[in-house]
Amino acid sequence: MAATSPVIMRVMASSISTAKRAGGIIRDVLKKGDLGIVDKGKNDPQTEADRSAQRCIIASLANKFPTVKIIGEEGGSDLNVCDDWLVNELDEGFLQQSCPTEWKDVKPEDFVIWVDPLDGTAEYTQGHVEHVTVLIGIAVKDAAVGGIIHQPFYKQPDGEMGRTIWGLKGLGTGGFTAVPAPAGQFIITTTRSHSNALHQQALNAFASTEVLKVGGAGFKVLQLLEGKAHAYVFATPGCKKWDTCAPEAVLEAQGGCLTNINGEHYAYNADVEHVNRQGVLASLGQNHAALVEKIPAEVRAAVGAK
Ligand SMILES: Nc1ncnc2c1ncn2[C@@H]1O[C@H](COP(=O)(O)O)[C@@H](OP(=O)(O)O)[C@H]1O
Ligand SMILES: [Mg+2]
Ligand SMILES: [Mg+2]
Ligand SMILES: [Mg+2]
Repeated sequence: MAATSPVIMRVMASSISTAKRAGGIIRDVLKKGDLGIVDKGKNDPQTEADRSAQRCIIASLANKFPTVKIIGEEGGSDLNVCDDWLVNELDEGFLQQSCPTEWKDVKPEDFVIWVDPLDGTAEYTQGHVEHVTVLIGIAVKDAAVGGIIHQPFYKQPDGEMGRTIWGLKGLGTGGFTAVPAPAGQFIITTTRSHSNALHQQALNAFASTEVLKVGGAGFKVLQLLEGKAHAYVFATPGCKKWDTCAPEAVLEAQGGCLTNINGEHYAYNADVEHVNRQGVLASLGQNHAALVEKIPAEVRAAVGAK
């Protein structure tokens, strides 16, 4: 089965297994207690968990798919990893499903895999571990098509740690139960560590009943998927293609929408600028275009400026 499955199905199945292994590494680093924090910039920490999880993910995927372009948040990594970090398994449950016709013949050179080995690093260092996710996004040419969002610190009912959510456009989603957000309210989920005056002005333009401030693009999109919030608003540059590729694919495979604050999709080919200059607006079960209209033109002009 595995050897004959289309490349996209094998990339997804391998990414599911690899994200779980990376989640284990992230838990282990925290357990050992020495986070090895390095500041990459203002409010932009990197830890030993980010570095090690990225090495595990990129080494494993590059070993299995040597001709696929892989871009990771933490830059060029040493891919000479121990066998324990080299994941060979493909998630069998995922491979049982049939590949959507539109992706059957995609060639390895048409893919870009965007890796955020640890999304929500600031929150990880501050003990808000439930906000942490591992993100592996699969783009075909410009479009975010497939995604894995793994939560290393999610406690399953049987006590097992971690859960893995996936989405593939044309196939659907798995690993969670979709819940509609409550009617009669408008709950926004947004950053807790990268706000500024312009972003606040955009938030104020929505008649929200509640604003949830949480870490990570992955966790905020999970809040949309599980009905905890109606919209994810981030009206400032700062997050990058590896933050949004997987969340966009999963959200849109569920019928939602993730765009910049002008309502346009980002492109995810290998040559794009990494920063999402025009912010992020994501929603599920809403009139997305109407949400775009709510953001003041002044904010849109400022955020759109190069
Ligand atoms: N001003 C900024 N500078 C650096 N990174 C930023 C940023 N704004 C957002 N990000 C990145 O976007 C992701 C989501 O941010 P937030 O939690 O604030 O919504 C985080 O990813 P990482 O934790 O993977 O670095 C965060 O670092
Ligand atoms: Mg980071
Ligand atoms: Mg991130
Ligand atoms: Mg990260």
